[in-house]
Amino acid sequence: MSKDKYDVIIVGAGVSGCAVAWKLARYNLDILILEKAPDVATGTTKANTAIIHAGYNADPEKQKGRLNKKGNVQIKDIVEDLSVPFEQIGSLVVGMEDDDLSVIDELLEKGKENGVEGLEIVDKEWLQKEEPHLSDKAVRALWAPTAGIITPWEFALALAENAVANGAEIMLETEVQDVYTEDGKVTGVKTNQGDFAADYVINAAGLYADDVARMVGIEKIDIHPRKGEYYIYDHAKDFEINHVLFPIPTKISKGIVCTKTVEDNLLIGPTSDFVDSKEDLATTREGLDHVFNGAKKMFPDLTLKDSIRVFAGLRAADTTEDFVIEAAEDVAGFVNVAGIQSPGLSSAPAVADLVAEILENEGLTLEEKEDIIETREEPARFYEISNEERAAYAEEDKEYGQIICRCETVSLKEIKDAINGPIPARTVNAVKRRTRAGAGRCQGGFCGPRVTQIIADELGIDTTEVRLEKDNSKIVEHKIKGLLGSQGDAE
Ligand SMILES: O=C(CO)COP(=O)(O)O
Repeated sequence: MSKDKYDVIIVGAGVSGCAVAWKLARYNLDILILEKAPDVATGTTKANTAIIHAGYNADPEKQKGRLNKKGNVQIKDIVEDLSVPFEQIGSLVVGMEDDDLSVIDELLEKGKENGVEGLEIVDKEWLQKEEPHLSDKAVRALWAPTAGIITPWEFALALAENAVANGAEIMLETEVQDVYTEDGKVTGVKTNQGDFAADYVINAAGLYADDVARMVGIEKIDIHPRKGEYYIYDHAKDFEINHVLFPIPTKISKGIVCTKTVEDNLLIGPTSDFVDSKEDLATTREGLDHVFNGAKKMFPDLTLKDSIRVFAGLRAADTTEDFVIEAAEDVAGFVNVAGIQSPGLSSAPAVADLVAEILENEGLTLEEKEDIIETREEPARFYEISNEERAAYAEEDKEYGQIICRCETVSLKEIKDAINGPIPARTVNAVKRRTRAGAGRCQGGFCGPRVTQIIADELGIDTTEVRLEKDNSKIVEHKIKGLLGSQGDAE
């Protein structure tokens, strides 16, 4: 049941919007999050390098520089409270024999100015010991022990779930079509699900933040999507990387990164190419070759043998190449959280703090709730526990004993819980993000039809209505007898 009026409406449930909701839900406020996709984290948040950066890359005078280090520090407590997979494995910016090694010293200085702790220049011997597969042309590196890896969509989901636990409302598949103003002040939004009144509107619409800003007449935000292509490897591989490894950065990119993920996959990428369309998520032969060649420079023995998927993400880059987090000058109650590209994931809690500060300056009263829920119950994660632990779960509920995704060992119960969770999974990819069903070597070749059927059964819809992700991404066109199990009658 929606309210007559909200204090704050947040447009967009990527990691920035979810972090703002998480922060604001700690106060006595009526909050509504509006997301046009069927799930949280389906834009830039779901397809990036999944890194919590230390904070030495951006200039101290940029918002990016100021917020990254702060977010990095905050995230360590948040992942504990909200049970988000995170590992502080540290990062290296690696200089090769032919590189301009002075860049490493510049990054060290910038890092110090940004207040990053533990930075150190390491030599070839250190590198060979820590990263045995690394090229012997690697001579010097900047070591940042505070960098880490995270599951980005689970981070966003956990923030949103905690916001909901603390009273925020979220509406998915709800697209903001206009922002209403009266006498130079925000009064609410028009959506495909009706109108909602609010005193404050936060524009965290990612790639579409310029379109939303334009709804109140702001022209200065200009989002140019910049594509990043990636390879991801199976966790069953014979090639281990221990840290996040960056090459010497270029002017607009940190370059081709090689890292492991929290789930122990290997991830290489991204490219950095401006594209025209905000929906262009196609990978290209050229881009993928660039990724692999870049990674090979770092790790000459790397092959594509265990790669299981390629994908692309789009950075929501503003032409200023900085975050644009500010109250609108001419429209009271409208706050932009735009231009959030890397290190947006790392900065998310600091972005949320800044937004709270801006709202307070704009006249919103922030009064802390007395009974804030700080934690999130840890979901069962069969992929990371022992067989003994799995057996104990199955004792408790036999649906834990029914394994649906064999590559990642995901049980029927975990999938049903995801579909019936606090922010319910409605699509095959939403189930994958919450459980890892389909994220393994076969990429859903075996479990995909079963997951589709489970979603249909739980939601009481036909399998032909189940979608992969958003829009009209239906999976099953027609049913033929028996295709998807018991309900697959010919039609
Ligand atoms: O690795 C990245 C972010 O985590 C990519 O960074 P860039 O956007 O600088 O290429």
